[in-house]
Amino acid sequence: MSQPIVVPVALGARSYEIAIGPGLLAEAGQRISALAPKARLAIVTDANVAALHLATLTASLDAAGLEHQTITVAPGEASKSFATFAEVCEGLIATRVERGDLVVAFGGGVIGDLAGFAAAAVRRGMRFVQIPTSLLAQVDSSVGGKTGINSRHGKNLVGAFHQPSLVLADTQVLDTLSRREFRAGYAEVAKYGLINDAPFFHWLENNWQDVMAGGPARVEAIATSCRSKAGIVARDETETGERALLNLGHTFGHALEAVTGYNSARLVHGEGVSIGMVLAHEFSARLGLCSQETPSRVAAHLATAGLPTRIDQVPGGAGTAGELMNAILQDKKVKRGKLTFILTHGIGESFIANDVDPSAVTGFLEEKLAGAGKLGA
Ligand SMILES: NC(=O)c1ccc[n+]([C@@H]2O[C@H](COP(=O)([O-])OP(=O)(O)OC[C@H]3O[C@@H](n4cnc5c(N)ncnc54)[C@H](O)[C@@H]3O)[C@@H](O)[C@H]2O)c1
Ligand SMILES: O=C(O)C(=O)C[C@@H](O)[C@H](O)[C@H](O)COP(=O)(O)O
Ligand SMILES: [Zn+2]
Repeated sequence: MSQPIVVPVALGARSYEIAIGPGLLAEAGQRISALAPKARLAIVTDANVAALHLATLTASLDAAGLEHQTITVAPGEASKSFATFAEVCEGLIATRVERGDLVVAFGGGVIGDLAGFAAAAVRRGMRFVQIPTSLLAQVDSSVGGKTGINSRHGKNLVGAFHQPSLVLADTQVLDTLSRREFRAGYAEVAKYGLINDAPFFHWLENNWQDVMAGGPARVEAIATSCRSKAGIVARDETETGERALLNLGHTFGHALEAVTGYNSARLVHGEGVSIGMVLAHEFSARLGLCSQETPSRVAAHLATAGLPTRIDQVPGGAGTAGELMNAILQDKKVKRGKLTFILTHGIGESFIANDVDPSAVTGFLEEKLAGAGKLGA
C-alpha cells in the first residue's frame, strides 16, 4: 500500500484518520477491510462521480472480497433535499445493510452531507466512510462530522453530527474536477489562512498556481487544511465555541445560496463562501475592526484565483436585503434572536462576534446591493 499523509482527528472513542495522497481509491478495499473485515458496503454517489471513478472503487472492493451495492443520485446542491434524503434512506434499507455494515459517501460535499446524514439516521446510526472526490470535500466537508440537508428556509437546517470512521482523500481524482469546482474548493482552503493562519494565507498568495496546477503545493494545501480543521473539531466537536470560526463567510454565503434556490448553475457553495468571506472582511472594516486594506487583500487574492468576490457577480442577482436577512435570521448561530458573525481584526485574526446588530447588517447589505455593478462596490 502507498504511504499517504495521515492526519488524525482526535475525538476519543470517535477518533479517526484522514489519509491523503494519490492512488488511495485503488487501495480503498484493503483499507476498509482493515477497518471493518467482511462488512457489507452501501456506496452513495452522484452520477458524475460514478461515471468517472466508481469502477476503480468497486474493483478495489471486489479485490478485497467486500460485498457492495451502489445508490446513485443526481449531481448538485439540489440533491441535499428531503426527497433525495428519503430516496437514499429507503435505498440503504432496501440493501439490507446492518448496523455493523458501512455506508460509503463517495463524492463531493453534497454526497458527504447527504449520505452522512442517512448513515446517522438509518437503523439509528450506521458507521460510514468518507471518500471525498472534490477539493472542497477533501479539505473540509469530509472532516468533522457535520451532515445534513437544506430546507427552503436555509442551508443545512436539518442534520446531525455524525463522525465518519475513516476519510480516504485520493488527490489524483481531483484531476477530473472542473476548473469551476476546483476554484470553489479553493475558497475553503483560503478560509483556513483567513481564520487563524496568516502565514498560510501568505503562502497561498505565492503558491496558488501550483495548487491549481496539481503540483506539490496541492497536497500540502490539502494536508494543512485538514490539520487545521481536525484541530478545531477535536477541541470543539459540536460547535459550542471555537468551531464557529469555520463558518467564516458562511452567514452571508449560505444566505446567497438560499436566495439563489440552491441552484448550482448560478452559485455553488464555495463561490458563496468566497463572496461571503469578502463581505465579512468588508463588514469588519466598516465596523472599524480591521484596516480597509484587509478586505482589499482578501478580495484581490480570491479574484486572482478566479473566484467571485462581489454580490453583483451572482448570476441572476442576489435578491434583496430583506430576502438575504430572512435567510440570515435562520442561521444556526443565532442565539435568542441575536446574530453571530465571524468577523476579523486582520488576515488570520478572525473572531466570533455575538450580538451583531441586525440593522447594521441590513444597512450594509442594502449598500452593497445598491452599489452592485459600480466599481469597488
Ligand atoms: N459538512 C461540512 O463540514 C461541509 C463543509 C463544507 C461544505 N459542505 C457542503 O458541501 C457541499 C459542496 O460540496 P462540493 O463543492 O464538493 O459540491 P458537490 O458535491 O456538488 O460536487 C461538485 C461537483 O463536482 C462533481 N465532482 C465531484 N468530484 C468530482 C471529480 N473527482 N471529478 C469530476 N467531477 C466531480 C460533482 O458531481 C458535482 O457536480 C455544500 O452542500 C456544502 O454545504 C459541508
Ligand atoms: O465544519 C464546520 O464546522 C464548518 O462550518 C465548515 C463549513 O465549511 C461548512 O460549509 C459547514 O457545513 C457549515 O456549517 P453550518 O453549521 O453553518 O451548516
Ligand atoms: Zn463551507
